[in-house]
Amino acid sequence: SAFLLQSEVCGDLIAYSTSPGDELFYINGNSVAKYVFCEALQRYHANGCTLEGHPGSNHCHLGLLTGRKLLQEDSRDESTVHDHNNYPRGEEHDSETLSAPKKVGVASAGAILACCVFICPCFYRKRKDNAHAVLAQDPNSMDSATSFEVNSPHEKIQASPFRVPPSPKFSNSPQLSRLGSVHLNLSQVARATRNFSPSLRIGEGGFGTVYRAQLDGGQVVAIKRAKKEHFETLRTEFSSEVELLAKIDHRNLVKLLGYVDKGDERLIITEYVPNGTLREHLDGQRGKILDFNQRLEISIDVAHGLTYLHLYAEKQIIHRDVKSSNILLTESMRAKVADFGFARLGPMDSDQTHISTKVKGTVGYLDPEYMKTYQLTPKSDVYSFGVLLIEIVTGRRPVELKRPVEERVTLRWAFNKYNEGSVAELVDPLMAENVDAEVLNKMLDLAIQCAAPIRADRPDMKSVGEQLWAIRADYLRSLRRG
Ligand SMILES: Nc1ncnc2c1ncn2[C@@H]1O[C@H](COP(=O)(O)OP(=O)(O)OP(=O)(O)O)[C@@H](O)[C@H]1O
Repeated sequence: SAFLLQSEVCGDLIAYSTSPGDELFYINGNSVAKYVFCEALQRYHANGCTLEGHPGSNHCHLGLLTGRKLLQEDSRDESTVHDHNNYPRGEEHDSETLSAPKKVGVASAGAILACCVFICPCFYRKRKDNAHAVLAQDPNSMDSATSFEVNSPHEKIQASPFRVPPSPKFSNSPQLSRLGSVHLNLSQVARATRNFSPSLRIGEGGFGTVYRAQLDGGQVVAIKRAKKEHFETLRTEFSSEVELLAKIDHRNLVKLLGYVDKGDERLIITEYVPNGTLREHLDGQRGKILDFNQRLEISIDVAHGLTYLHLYAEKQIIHRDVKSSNILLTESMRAKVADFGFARLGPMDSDQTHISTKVKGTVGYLDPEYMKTYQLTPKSDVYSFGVLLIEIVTGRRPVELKRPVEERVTLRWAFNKYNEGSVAELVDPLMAENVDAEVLNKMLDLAIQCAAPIRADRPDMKSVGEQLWAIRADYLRSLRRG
């Protein structure tokens, strides 16, 4: 099973992942030798940060308690992370400021690997190097501390499963009841989904199950139905998604059409995007393999969607869960960013550079600086986008533990190949196409800039879109040259 443990007791971030016979160790996102990791554990323990039962103990033979329990925090709680964001939803406080658990968050999933993340006082130091210096000196710094692929909905890092959920104001919010252009009651939903027929089920995520539904007028929509067992925990996600989706309208963002909040049903109705997810296409599950031009266009579409969220939406929105399974494709292979379950409004005041909030997102795509500082900015989406770009070029997931050790963290592998000047070896082998080396270099260069460890070194999304546009023009020119 996979592990994720978090604590704000201390300073730095330590993580490891294991699969049978394979181990990867990290401190603050840097891949480190096992003995360095074990020393960190020892010092962590010596400094009074309790490590009862955390699985790393077994690896280092520290003689600590065994068993997969939660990392215990002594006196502090999650409310020590302050949220400076004046979230404008009145009584709908951000739950992330409210919870006060004794134990801290755990997400477990998947059978292949185990990953734990926690924070250590003795290793706290501010990284002053700029990203490129860091990259040049230590390519391992490209690793994200929790870059581990797991296949369950729980791969998402929840703020804390123990957080106190806010009380959503769906039913009595006049603003919300006017949302969207599709208004359905439960019996209309039941008819449209044939009583949530399994034959209309198109997917399953952390939030719930997604159905394809045909409305009385013939319009086809997607209906997300919250899982009842996760209902309380996921109410925030649900309200966040509805609130934010309602504000946006862009061809590269999945459109909210309506919602239903009745009894114990929470449903979100969105436009139906018929051609599956980008990940499915990269995996070859959807027939024809994407050619390079399609991959470039998809990248540009995603960049445009994110630019809209960051710059042009009524209020700045940070998506926080940019990944290939959240990119939906149309029949003409244009991309739309979906799943705003973790989205947050950006800083409200112009003098604020970030909001402080607990880490959410999906392992493998998470901005290491956000993980370390809890400071969220649009640049966290840029980091995830960098990981996504590498994924689009290589076809590989952010972490592939079944590969040889030097290839497991796709970003690091790509970075090394890029440095060696062997970019051609990075190209997805399923894509039988000789892409111009210069074009590939530019694409990789951009991806690596986006995934710089320090956010100040990442470009903003608008510039990313412009650069991709220029790369596409180069690519088309290279085709004409033959
Ligand atoms: N608007 C939509 N149109 C068509 N298919 C959709 C739509 N929304 C979701 N899906 C399908 O349903 C699946 C589940 O979507 P959902 O957003 O709930 O989860 P996810 O993003 O895959 O996982 P998680 O929410 O845990 O990140 C998607 O992978 C996709 O195949």
